[in-house]
Amino acid sequence: MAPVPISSIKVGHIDDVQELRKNRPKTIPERFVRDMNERPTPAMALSLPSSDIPVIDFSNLTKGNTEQVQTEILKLADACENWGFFQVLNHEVDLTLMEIMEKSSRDFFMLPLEEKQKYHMAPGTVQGYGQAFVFSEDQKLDWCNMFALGIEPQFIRNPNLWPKNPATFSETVEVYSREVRKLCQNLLKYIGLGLGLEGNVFEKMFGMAVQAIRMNYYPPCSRPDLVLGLSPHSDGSALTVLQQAKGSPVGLQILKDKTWVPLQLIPNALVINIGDTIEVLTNGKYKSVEHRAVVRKDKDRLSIVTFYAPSYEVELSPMQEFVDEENPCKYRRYNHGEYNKHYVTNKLQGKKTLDFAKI
Ligand SMILES: COC(=O)C(/C=C/C1=C(C)CCCC1(C)C)=C/O[C@H]1C=C(C)C(=O)O1
Ligand SMILES: O=C(O)CCC(=O)C(=O)O
Ligand SMILES: [Fe+2]
Repeated sequence: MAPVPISSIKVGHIDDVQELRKNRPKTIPERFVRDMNERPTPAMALSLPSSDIPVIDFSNLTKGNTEQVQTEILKLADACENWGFFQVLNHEVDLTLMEIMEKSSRDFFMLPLEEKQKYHMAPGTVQGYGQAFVFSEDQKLDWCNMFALGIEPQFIRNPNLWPKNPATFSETVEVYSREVRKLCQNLLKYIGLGLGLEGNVFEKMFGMAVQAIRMNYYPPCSRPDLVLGLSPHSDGSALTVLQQAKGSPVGLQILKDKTWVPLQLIPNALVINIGDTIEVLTNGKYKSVEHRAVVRKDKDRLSIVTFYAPSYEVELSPMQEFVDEENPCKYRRYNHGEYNKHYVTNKLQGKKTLDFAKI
């Protein structure tokens, strides 16, 4: 489908969710109220213990003896194949830096609306402050305020969207993003080894990898049973790294065996998920997993999400190692820049975006 020209996008009025909340409305504006089939199931009934979600100890990969490295690579491969989501402990992203990143993000969201609107996300774009992925007046809105920035390569940056206030915000984003980038590179190396490939296969293929960051702030909601914090989607990246701010309630849910499962996160861990790119490259051996966020009546929630993907010039198709008579090729060859365009010009709708690549 050809992208809709930005000038013709009519998104209607998009309420700022924090401002809405300030007035404590008794009823939720219709644009946020989901159809019955989309509404969240009461989370309590579905809670899984955190032990059910794979946990990777990154220090076993980087500092372990041969046996520890092998065992952890097998655990990682199993997590990628059977969950598509896992948590990483001892990930080498500095814990104090993570806290500073959380504080800076929270400080940003707590600024007056007119200050945040200096970095307004234009309709049909994904960088800046606002709601991304809204393309029509009748589209339901998420109970979330977002702030997103392109990080690498430099040409995807829009310098006008990098906040001067809070003063240290932009520098914190830079330092944090460098550390998370290293983690993505390392994880991809071990994911490659777990697939029986050379450790540098993804790094070589991706070129100057694209990296973006998005902060999602979910204010409390008087009717969490009617709304969604973030619509169901898979990520178009290769890997996504999610940091949930300390003290945030459970909110992220993954679709596992057709059931929405809430993720109980370990403090200081980072959550990693497989994106559409890895699904295509492995011909579906590792799948991107549909996920969404729900909100709470009594508590706000903040997440900081990094998307790591191949350079826009890269042509992608399933690697020949994953294609044979039993596993025929499921995805066509396409350019990642084209996929990126397709991804950001369509609303979040489960795994529908990946139809772009399906044969
Ligand atoms: C839900 O997913 C996203 O919001 C998202 C957006 C990423 C981006 C920015 C926030 C700004 C710079 C551009 C970019 C599109 C990378 C997901 O990113 C994925 C989607 C694709 C495609 C990708 O490469 O990363
Ligand atoms: O906030 C969350 O837990 C989910 C965020 C997410 O999936 C995203 O930003 O792509
Ligand atoms: Fe996501």
